[in-house]
Amino acid sequence: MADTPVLAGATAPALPADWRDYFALLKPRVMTLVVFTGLCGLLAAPGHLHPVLAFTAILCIAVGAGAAGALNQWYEIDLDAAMKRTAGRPLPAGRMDPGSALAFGITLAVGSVTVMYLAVNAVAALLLLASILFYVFIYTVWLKRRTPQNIVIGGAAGAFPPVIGWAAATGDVSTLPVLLFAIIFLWTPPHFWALALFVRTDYANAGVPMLPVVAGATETRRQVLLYTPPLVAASVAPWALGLSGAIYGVAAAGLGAVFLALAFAVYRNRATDPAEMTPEKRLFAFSILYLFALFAALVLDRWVLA
Ligand code: HEM
Ligand SMILES: CC(C)=CCC/C(C)=C/CC/C(C)=C/COP(=O)(O)OP(=O)(O)O
Repeated sequence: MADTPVLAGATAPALPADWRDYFALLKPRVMTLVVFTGLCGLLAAPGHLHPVLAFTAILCIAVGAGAAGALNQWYEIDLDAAMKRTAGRPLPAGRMDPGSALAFGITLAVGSVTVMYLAVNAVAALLLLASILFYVFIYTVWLKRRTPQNIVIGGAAGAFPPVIGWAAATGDVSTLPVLLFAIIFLWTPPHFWALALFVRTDYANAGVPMLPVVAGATETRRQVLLYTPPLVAASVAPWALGLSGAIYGVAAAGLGAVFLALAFAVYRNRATDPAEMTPEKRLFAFSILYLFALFAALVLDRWVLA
């Protein structure tokens, strides 16, 4: 314990951390949607995967994504300590020593990819490995502290899960999973920038060059709106290309219309005080519902109309 760094602002008493801290390291709330989109990718795929293998594949996605979250937090103790939203996490709060978090993240990453390879298939394992590496190295280590485009490029990591789910079921990747990737890829900027607008001071304090910090609120609101039509187009594309049916098509069009309306309200908002950023808060909350509902519709469509 002697070499355990004592972090500034630490209020919690002693190490070692308990299981709740290890669980928090997996970013479980964000990962629910990652796992859900992975599951939908798997369920939307043609053919049939044995339920035990399907469960294993989803577990590997959950654990791999959690591992990436743990490694992200190990690397970002300084940033997390500087932001109100994240200062209470196990590492910046001093409840866990960084070495344990690193070992935990690496073990889960290696474990999840290995099990995916041995139990499911090599394509799914490779994609899982690529997404973990992408999130940790491309997003966290390389881009996050350098450019406001960090979440556009780095955010691609979060678009992999439905492709991994699909690959787990089929052993390959075709047009529909590529469209699912595109949907999440185009969804990430409005999802995150809506939030970043009302937690801007947190990022500014930590010196992270998120778009509202670097380019200001007006430009960020414009960018949020700009990403929305391509997002809606990508969302409707599976139906337009005949890769999914009417249930999905109607859901995609309806959800897209609401997303557009909310993004437009964000674009028109001129407030600088987070207390007046209701449109941004609404869009952020709806973004999560949007993805849940869209992917649920895809599966419903495939199973109801099958
Ligand atoms: C680089 C891309 C992304 C960034 C920077 C980002 C950032 C954030 C942040 C800062 C929050 C606030 C709350 C928290 O930390 O728990 C959040 C919430 C959330 N994000 Fe993202 N996000 C990204 C991509 C994604 C992706 C790809 C998904 C899933 C497909 C996702 C799902 C969620 C969910 C479900 C929440 C709500 C969690 C809760 O209920 O607290 N995010 N995101
Ligand atoms: C299968 C696999 C590896 C999937 C990866 C999933 C993934 C990349 C999700 C991205 C969502 C996420 C946790 C963003 C947080 O960004 P941040 O780390 O900047 O947020 P913070 O400020 O809360 O730390």
